[in-house]
Amino acid sequence: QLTVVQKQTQYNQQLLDKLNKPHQFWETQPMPNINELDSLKPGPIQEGILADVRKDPFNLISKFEWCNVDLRNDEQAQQVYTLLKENYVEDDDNMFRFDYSIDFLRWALLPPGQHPDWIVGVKVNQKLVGFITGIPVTLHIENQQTKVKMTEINFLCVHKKIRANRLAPVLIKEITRRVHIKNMWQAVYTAGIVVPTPISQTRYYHRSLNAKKLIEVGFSSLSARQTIARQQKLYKLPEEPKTQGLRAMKKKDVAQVTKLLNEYLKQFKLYFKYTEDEVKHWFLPRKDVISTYVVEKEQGVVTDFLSFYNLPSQVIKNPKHTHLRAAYSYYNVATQTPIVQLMYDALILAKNEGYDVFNALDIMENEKFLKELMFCPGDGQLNYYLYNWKLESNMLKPEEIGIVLV
Ligand SMILES: CNCCCN(C)c1ncc(F)c(N2CC(C(=O)NCc3cnc4ccccn34)C2)n1
Repeated sequence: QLTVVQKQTQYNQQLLDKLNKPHQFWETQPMPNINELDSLKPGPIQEGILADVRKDPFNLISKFEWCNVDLRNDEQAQQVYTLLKENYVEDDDNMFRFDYSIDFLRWALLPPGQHPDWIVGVKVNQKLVGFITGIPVTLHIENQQTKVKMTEINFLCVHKKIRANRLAPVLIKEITRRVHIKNMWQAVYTAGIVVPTPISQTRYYHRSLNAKKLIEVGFSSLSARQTIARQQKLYKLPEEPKTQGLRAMKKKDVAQVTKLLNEYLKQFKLYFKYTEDEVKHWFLPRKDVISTYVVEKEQGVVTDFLSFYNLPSQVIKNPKHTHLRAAYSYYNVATQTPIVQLMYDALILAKNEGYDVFNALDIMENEKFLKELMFCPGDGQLNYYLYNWKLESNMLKPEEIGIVLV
């Protein structure tokens, strides 16, 4: 347990670090900085040389140890769950913190082709205090021809009690080494904060499903002329979806959903190409993790689908509620059904599954339904990053982004 004085000293040190070298770590990384944006040519910023990659893990301060976390093991998965539940991303006012479930983490981090040494933990006396993950992806960048095998980085987390030990940069360097050693030299990741140098800055939008609860937990607030009853009436939804043939996705839909999705994503400047195995993994419904609904017209033809994932937030101090139930828009492909109608049905389905709010970024075609379906812009910005890659265009517009990171 740190004493008050130690905590104060640690905090002062953190402030000093930020003041005199704000991006000390990121300036050392192959990311375009402001004045290189016009001189660097598109493509890899640094050529990777396999022979130069360190074969042994980066050094850790004494008593800290590296470990590969096996999420299939219940005890290890429980340790990851608890570390994130208590120490992962919070909103700026520290009112909410993500509460990713174990089933969700297994979905997000055990896709086909996963590498066991890309689920990286740091332990002190057998207790998990640091975490960072990678999954293998093939990212299509800015046109059909350019596709790059790389890693999607996520879940960087350091226990609150040991921050300012500069552990985060070591976690990043170690997972980078473990990616390099497999002869991969790029990464894609997102963050709510801005560090050098975003390739796109997207924004969260929220659609109220349970107005009363959102006000009670402090997610929404009432202006002078608004009342809870008025808000409930404003956001009221029909009991049942409108679209004929809308039903939960099943295994037999995998082939059609794969074709629909791969065709649809080609219009964007950043997108993944999915095998049927990957569609099985990412889209077949999993209770309290991922919901996918298809529109089946006559003769079993699937023409559209919608999907959203379950990411609850712990409400940190509230007398009445412990959690905010949030559904996040995942991938939605509308080829026959108007996208506004398809997403209106998504709201109805999410409401019926018990969600309080439906979140969506302003990426892909989402702008087409956000206003009409009464989404409100949130305070959360999500920045997209590409590691060791210079784009042709310095920045991408949100509607050019075709990837969702959970
Ligand atoms: C790859 N990983 C990115 C996903 C992590 N995601 C979901 C995320 N990253 C940064 C954000 F800004 C954010 N926001 C959702 C919006 C929102 O709901 N804001 C209020 C709120 C409720 N609960 C929380 C928990 C943490 C932060 C804000 N929270 C803002 N979401």
